[in-house]
Amino acid sequence: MSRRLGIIGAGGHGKVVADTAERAGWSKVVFFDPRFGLSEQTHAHWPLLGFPEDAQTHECDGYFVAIGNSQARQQWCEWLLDRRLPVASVIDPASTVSQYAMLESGVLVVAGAVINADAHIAQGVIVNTRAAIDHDCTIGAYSHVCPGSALAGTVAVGEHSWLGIGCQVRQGVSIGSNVMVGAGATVVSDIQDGLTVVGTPARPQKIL
Ligand SMILES: CC(=O)SCCNC(=O)CCNC(=O)[C@H](O)C(C)(C)COP(=O)(O)OP(=O)(O)OC[C@H]1O[C@@H](n2cnc3c(N)ncnc32)[C@H](O)[C@@H]1OP(=O)(O)O
Repeated sequence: MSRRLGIIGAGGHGKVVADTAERAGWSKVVFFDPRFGLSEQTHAHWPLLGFPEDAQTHECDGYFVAIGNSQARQQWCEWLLDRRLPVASVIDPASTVSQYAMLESGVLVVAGAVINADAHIAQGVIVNTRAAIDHDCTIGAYSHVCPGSALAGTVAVGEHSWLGIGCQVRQGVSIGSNVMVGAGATVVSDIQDGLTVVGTPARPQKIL
């Protein structure tokens, strides 16, 4: 059966989503992008059909927002949902997602990622390449768990947070909303909303 996925956001992240979607069984992928017509913005492998607003006139079986900026990701997800267009999750068959984990719509799970039992992944979250989210973790809407990050059991992450590439988080820790965890950081205690933390153990980044 032919299944067509419409992706909003034709940047580098969009390529990863398209490639993952094809492995996950979507037979056709098309793109929409705010830069349509303004530049040479195009992908070698997939057609770019128009602006994001055009998505509703090009019928697709599912839609996905592939924009790294979490505010823009939320804005376009809500735009799709307001129009009752189906927002899909895209899960690489080479990832491992527990049958006891709960994933909301618009979630991306990239190859090599592992999501264990009773984890809850909210809308629009990115679980990137080889990220590991262990049992009972909760990841708030539009957060991004970057490649190679490892979250031990029962870690809570708020909305719109960014867990940088290769970071590690101790079990039971709570990370707030709009937090940036720097690349390679080791988080061993709770982090308040809005902070940027770096290093091992992770500490707030000095403001110069
Ligand atoms: C598929 C993908 O590509 S997914 C994307 C994955 N990318 C990431 O995860 C990137 C995460 N981002 C980072 O780690 C960033 O460096 C941030 C957000 C922590 C800081 O960014 P900026 O505010 O631009 O910091 P900037 O680069 O100016 O560095 C400021 C200082 O912090 C230090 N610093 C920056 N990042 C880190 C880090 N991750 N760990 C330790 N120190 C750091 C710098 O060395 C510098 O120190 P100095 O003042 O003594 O020279």
